[in-house]
Amino acid sequence: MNIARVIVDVPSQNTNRPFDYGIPERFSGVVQPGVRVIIPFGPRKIMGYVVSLTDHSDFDKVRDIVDVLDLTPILTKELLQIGKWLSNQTLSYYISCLQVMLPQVLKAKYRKELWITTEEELPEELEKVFAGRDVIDYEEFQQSNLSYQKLRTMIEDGWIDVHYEVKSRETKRTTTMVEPQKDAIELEESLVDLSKQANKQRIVIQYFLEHEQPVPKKQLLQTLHTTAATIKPLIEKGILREYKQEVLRDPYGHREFERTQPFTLTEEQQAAIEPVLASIEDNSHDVFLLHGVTGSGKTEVYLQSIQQVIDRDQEAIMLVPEIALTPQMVERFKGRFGSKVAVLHSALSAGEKYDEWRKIQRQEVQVVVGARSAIFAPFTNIGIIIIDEEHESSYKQEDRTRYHARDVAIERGKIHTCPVMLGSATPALETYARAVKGNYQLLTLSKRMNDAMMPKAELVDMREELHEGNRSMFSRQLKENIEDRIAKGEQIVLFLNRRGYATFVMCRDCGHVKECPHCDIALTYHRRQERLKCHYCSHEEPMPAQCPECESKTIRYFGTGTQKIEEALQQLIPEARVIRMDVDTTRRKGSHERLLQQFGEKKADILLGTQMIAKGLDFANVTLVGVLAADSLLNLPDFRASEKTFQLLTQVSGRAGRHQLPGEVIIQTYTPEHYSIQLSSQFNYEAFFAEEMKLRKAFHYPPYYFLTLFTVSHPKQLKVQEVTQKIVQFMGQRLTEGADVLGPTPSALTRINDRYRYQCMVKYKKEPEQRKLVQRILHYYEDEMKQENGLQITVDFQPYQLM
Ligand SMILES: Nc1ncnc2c1ncn2[C@@H]1O[C@H](COP(=O)(O)OP(=O)(O)OP(=O)(O)O)[C@@H](O)[C@H]1O
Ligand SMILES: [Zn+2]
Ligand SMILES: [Zn+2]
Repeated sequence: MNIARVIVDVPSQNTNRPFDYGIPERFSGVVQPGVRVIIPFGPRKIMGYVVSLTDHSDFDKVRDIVDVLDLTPILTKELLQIGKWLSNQTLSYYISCLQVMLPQVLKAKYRKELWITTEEELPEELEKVFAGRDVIDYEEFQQSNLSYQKLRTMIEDGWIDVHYEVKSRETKRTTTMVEPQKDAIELEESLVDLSKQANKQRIVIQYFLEHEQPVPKKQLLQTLHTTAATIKPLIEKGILREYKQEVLRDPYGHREFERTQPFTLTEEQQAAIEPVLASIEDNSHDVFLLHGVTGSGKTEVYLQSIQQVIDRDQEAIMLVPEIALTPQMVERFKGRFGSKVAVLHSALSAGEKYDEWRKIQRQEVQVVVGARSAIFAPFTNIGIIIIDEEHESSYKQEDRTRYHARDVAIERGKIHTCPVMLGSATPALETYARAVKGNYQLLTLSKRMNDAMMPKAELVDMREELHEGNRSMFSRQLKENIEDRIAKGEQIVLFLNRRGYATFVMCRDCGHVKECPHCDIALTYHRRQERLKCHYCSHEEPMPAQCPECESKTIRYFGTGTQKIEEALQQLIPEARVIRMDVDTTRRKGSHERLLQQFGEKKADILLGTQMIAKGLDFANVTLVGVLAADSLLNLPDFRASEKTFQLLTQVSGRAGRHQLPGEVIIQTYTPEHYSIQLSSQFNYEAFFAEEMKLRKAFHYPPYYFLTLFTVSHPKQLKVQEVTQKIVQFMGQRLTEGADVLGPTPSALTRINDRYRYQCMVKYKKEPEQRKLVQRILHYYEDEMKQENGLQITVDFQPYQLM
């Protein structure tokens, strides 16, 4: 095995395969699959990932590896395999797929250090390099002639540790530990030797007679009510010793989590969890869909499934949407599993993320709770993968490697032969369709916990409000109800859907929204040209001066924000104490947490917010949920608009009346007759599913059809049009008759950063040749795509962002 096959850090079509490199004697044993190496590539030296070893190369001349960056693999064999699979799935470069699985710190050029973590004497040659220091730069080691093999053994034996210098040295926290240097008998002896005055020292030694484990110095001093001066002579006499230990940055370290005990499951929960537990026991790969109404106790089913996995000494990945990764959520997992849990989400600093990742890699934890990228947690013995709120589109990565975490979960589940559980009150249509077909096993929780009823939901027709002379954002009914709850000391969640504003056109009188005649999708308003356009086909029309339905002149595009609403609210109900939660008020670290805590402590009557407050919140005192404009999402230029609206309304409504107090929901809308609004107010997922499936079938959308979205961009509009046109032609001529190839169409965001964007959408059922065709297109334009600020073609085989 003297040849390493290396994926080089040059993202391009020509380099998208392993290259062979010789392994110099010095690195043998250290170079293994999953480590990064420095290799010569053309005239340069670059980084690469070793993916396999072999003892034979087809090339006569093979250059040698210059250096090794990792002494232990940072990617497991399984993740290397996943990277390969991902690259095939998404047609991204293999190198990008490997990079996407790693924390930022390992991708950028951070300085690396070697830390001595032992008090033992180092072997002579190593001692020479360290020369009495505890920490050296990795470079110093590289420049020495020491064997990598030796260093690796030292690392594996826990004598030396590799650290990434993330920022300044101060970011790394160390703590001084104290432990006895002698066994119990010797400690007893030293007690006798102590002078009579040394009372304090006596207490310290007695302490260690009872506790032989190392203890943080600070804690020791506090416990014994003494000072460092007491300890010092004991160290000098060689009775105790102290040493520094790095404390991994623990973002939740300052918090105490109250330990929770498992609940006795309800009958429904029991029935749902049984097949999952069986699958864990049998080590079999099944995909479950846990469809449970809001407040039905899905989380408890997750927790107890994970417990089973922990008891079997296996590991669990728990994905939650970024936005739902609230302190409340973290608390539930930390509360049950304590320090066995690592948490990964985007609010952590690069260093914190790396530390959490390292806990996983070193197998110091058995559970990871995290957002999308936690699906790549480097566990080696996974017993279950759970995705909560599986319908969330944030599970889909939208740049570079366009993967969906759900697909990765299922692929890893296959490899580890373990169950995957998808959970939601409102599963994605694709997922539910698979469950109905029997591809996934459907588990249902139809009832709320503690016999709590689903809240009573009412629709308020805002057109009528307008006709009755109420021009404010709040219907009279909502206002009365808010006042009523405040009087009773109960709490209110007010939800404003901010996404989707200012793009669609609606009549304030009759609620009519201009839609594309060919696509059943709202037209997008283009302000400069005063025109309405469809982003799927090429249809466009002028902005109407009056409503085509009722001839009212109040037809216009929509726009508002949380701040405006807060002001309006203060005028309307001056006594209301409001907490506003949106991007602006939660920008500072920890503010999200703080605001929710304040609300939980009843320091406000109303929590007003955007998407951020729709999910996962479980406050017993919330009895009223108000949705300010239910329609805003409905009119996005997206075939999933109805589905998203249904999901969001269901989620938000689900925040009310989750415990003893009954809940009520008021949904303000301009289109109360829309099936998605009607059915969400009835909490009827099945009926919504049936209705929406009919439309998807009629208009050739998923899950009946697959989509491929090409997005082409370039500074020159003509160029973009021309290339997109060519793609449309190329695909149209080669795909089967069953495929619809649509375009070229300007993207909803037609110009970003002075680049024009056009798209081509393919709808198809089965096109085995498609990937090859796409590869040919990408290959054909490769040179043009390499140029700076040149042509860009992205292909998404599972598009969620259609703009
Ligand atoms: N078996 C049980 N016995 C008693 N209480 C339970 C049980 N299971 C869950 N609960 C409690 O019921 C409440 C609702 O459960 P949970 O928040 O898990 O619901 P959910 O289905 O995840 O809801 P959502 O989808 O709205 O987030 C929680 O406060 C939870 O602690
Ligand atoms: Zn009208
Ligand atoms: Zn159209």
